[in-house]
Amino acid sequence: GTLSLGSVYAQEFHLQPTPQEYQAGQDSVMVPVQYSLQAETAFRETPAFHLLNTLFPKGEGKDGFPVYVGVKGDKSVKKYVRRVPKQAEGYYLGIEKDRIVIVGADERGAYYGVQTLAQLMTLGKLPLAEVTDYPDVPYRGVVEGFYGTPWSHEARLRQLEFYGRNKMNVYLYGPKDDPYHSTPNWRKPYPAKEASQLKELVDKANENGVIFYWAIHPGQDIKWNEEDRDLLLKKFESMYQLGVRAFAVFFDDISGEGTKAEKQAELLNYLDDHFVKVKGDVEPLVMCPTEYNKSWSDVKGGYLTTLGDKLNKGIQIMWTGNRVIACIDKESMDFINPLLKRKAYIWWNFPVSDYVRDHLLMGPVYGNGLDIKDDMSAFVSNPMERAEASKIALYSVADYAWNLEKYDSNASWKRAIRDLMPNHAAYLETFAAHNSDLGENGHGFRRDESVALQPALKSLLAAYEKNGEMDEAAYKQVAEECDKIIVAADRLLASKESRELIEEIKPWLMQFKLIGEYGREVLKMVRLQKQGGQEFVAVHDHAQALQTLMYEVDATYNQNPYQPGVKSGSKYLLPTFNSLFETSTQRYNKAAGTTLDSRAVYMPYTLSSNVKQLALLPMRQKGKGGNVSPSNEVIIWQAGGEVAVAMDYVRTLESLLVDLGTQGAEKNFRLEISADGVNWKTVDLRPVPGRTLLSAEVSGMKVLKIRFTNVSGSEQKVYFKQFRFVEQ
Ligand SMILES: CNC(=O)C[C@@H]1[C@H](O)[C@H](O)[C@@H](CO)N1CCCc1ccc(F)cc1
Repeated sequence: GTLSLGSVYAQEFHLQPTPQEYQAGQDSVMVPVQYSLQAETAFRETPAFHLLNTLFPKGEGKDGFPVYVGVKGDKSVKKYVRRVPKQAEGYYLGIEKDRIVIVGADERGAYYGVQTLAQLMTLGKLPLAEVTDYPDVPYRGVVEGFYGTPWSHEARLRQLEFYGRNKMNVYLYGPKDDPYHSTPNWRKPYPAKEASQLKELVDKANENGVIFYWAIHPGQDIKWNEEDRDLLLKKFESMYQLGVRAFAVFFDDISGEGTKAEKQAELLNYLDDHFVKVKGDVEPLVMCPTEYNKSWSDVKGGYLTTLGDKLNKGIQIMWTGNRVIACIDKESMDFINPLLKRKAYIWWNFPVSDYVRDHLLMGPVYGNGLDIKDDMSAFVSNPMERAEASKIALYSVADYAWNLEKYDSNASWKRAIRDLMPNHAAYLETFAAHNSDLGENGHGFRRDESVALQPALKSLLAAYEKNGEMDEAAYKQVAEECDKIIVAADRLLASKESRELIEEIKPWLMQFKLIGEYGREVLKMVRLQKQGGQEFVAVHDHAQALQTLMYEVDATYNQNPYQPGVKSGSKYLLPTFNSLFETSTQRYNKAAGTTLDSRAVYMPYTLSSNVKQLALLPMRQKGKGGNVSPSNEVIIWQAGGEVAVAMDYVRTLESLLVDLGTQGAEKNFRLEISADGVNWKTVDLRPVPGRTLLSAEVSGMKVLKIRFTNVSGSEQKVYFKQFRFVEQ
C-alpha cells in the first residue's frame, strides 16, 4: 500500500517490504542534520547503530535530534515497550515532532526499524508516522544453489547489502559448481584466497543483518563411515574459523548410497549434537532432502517420513513444492508438513534459469499462495546466475515473504524495477515486460510475457491473417511499442547507472533492440503489402537483414553447452512479427508473382538429399552449430545417395560428428567439404573407439557445402542417429 502522505509528497511512496501496519499524518519534520543517540552502550556494537550512524548528514552530537533506540528490556526505550510486536524481528518506529523512537523485539528488529527509517529519510522530510511491523515468515532470502557460473565475490557483496535493505535475513551459499562445496573437494578446506573472500562475505552479511549459511553437498560420494563424518565435521570447523555460524547440508541431485534417509538423518543428528549444540552460537541446521519435491517423492517408500521422524526437531528441511520448479500453495504445504513433522523450509526455484539459460526471467513474482504465512519456516529464492538481473525477482520475494496478505505482484514488480534503476525505470520496465517467459522447457514452468501488449498483438495478427484486415488501433499500439523498445534498448545500453546490470544483460538488450527494429519493418511490410507498392521489396529485405542480425546475436553470445544463445520477446512479440513477416511476404509474392523468401525464422543452414527418408528431416541451428534431427527408423540409403548441407555464406568449421548406428560405416560412406560449392575435398572419418560414432577432422576448414555419400556401390541399411557440426 502507499504511505498516505497526501500533499506532503508528490510521488507514490511505499515502504519495502510492505509493513504490517503504519499510520502517517499530514505533518512532517525536516530531516535532522544531526542526531543524539539515546540507547544502551551495547547498542553501539550492533549493525543497527552502524546503519543509523550513516543517516544524518552531521552524524551524532549531544544537541542533535533525539533518537531513542533499543530492544525490548532496554531502559532507554522502556516507555515504548508496549508498542513492540511480539513476533521475532518485529519493531516499532515512531517519528514525533521532537524525537524518533525505534524499538526492536530483538536486535535484528531494531536493525529493520533503522532500515525503515532510512527509507523514510529519502523522502527529504520525515512524516510524523508510526510503523508497527514484523515478518510473516521467519527466514527470508536467497539460496545461491544454481548450476552454472557461481556469482562473483563483488556480486555477492552487493547482494548482501540488497538483502539488508529488503529485510531478507538469510543467504545460503551453495553454488552447485563450486568444487569445495560439492563432490569431491567438499572434504578439503578452501584455498587461502577463497577462504578470505568467504570471511569477508560473513562479515558483510553480519553488517546487513543477514545470516550467512555455508552449505555442503557431499551426497554424491560420501561414505557412511567415521572417516567421512569426521572430514565433514572438520570442514565445518574450518568454516567456523572463518566466522560462519550457520550451516546446511544439501542432498539434492545425487544418486547411490548418499540418498539413504536413515544415514542422512543419522549424520545430521550427529552434526547437530556434536557441533551445533556444542558450539552454542550456531543457527539450527538446514538440510535439503534428496526427495525435495512431490513429483520426485515416493511417500510409501518412507524417505520423507524417515526424515520427519528421525531428524532432530530443530533441523530445517527444504522443499521446492509439487515439482522441481513450482509455485507454492496451501495444498503443497498441506502435503509436505505432516510428512516432515515440521514447517517446510521453502526453496523456491525462481528466478533460477539454469535450465533455460538463453532466457532472462525479469517478470513479476506471482503464483505463490497468499494464505500460507503460517505454513513455512522459510521462503528462499534460487536466483539466476546473473546476480543483478535477479534483483527484480528478489525484491518481490522479500516483499512477499515479509507480508503475504498485502502482497501485490504487479505493484511490487514496478517498485523493484524503480529500486534497481531509479533513473531508467521506464526503460527497464519496457525491457523486463518482454523478457519474462522461459520458453519451452523440460519442467513445463512458464511465465506470462508482454502482458500489456498481448491484446494488441493478438488482434493485429488475427485481423490480418484471417482476412487481410488492419486493426488500426492495435497497429498503432504495436508501432508505438516498437519505438519504445528501440529507445529503451539504446538508453539502457548507454546507461551509466547500474553498469554491472547492463553488462550482464547486454546481449539481451542488443537482441531486444533488433526485435524492436524488426517489428517496425514488419509493420511497414503489412501496410505496404495491402497497398501493393513496390517498396515492399526493400522493406522485406531490410527485415531479412534484421533476422540475420538477430541470428548472429543468438549464435554469438551466451554460448553455454545447455541452452546457448540470446532469446528475447520469445512468447508473443517475436512470434507475432515472424507470422506477419511470413504472411505479408506470401501475399505479396502471390499478388506480384515474385518469389521473395518468406521464411521468418532465420536459418543459415539448408539441408538437401536424394535419399527419400532424409530429404524431409528438419535442420536445426543450435548455438554456433547445426544438426540434422536424428531419424529413429532404418534408412534405406541407395548406392550413390547423398545428404548435403549448404551454408548461407562461407563459415569455418570446428568439428563434425556422424553416427549411423553401425560399425564400419566409414568404409561405405564418404564425407566431402567444399568452400565454393564447386571443388570438393574428402575428409577422413575416424571411428570413436567402441562406438558407432564417426568424427571428422574439419577444424579450421572453410565450408560453404558439406556432402555425405554412400560410395559402397550398393544399398545400405543404416540408422541416421547424428549428423552435427560446430563452427569455430
Ligand atoms: C532443491 N534443489 C534443486 O532444485 C536442485 C537443482 C539446482 O538447484 C538447480 O538450480 C535447480 C533448478 O534447475 N534444481 C534442478 C534439478 C534439475 C534436475 C533435473 C533432472 C535431473 F535428473 C536432475 C536434476
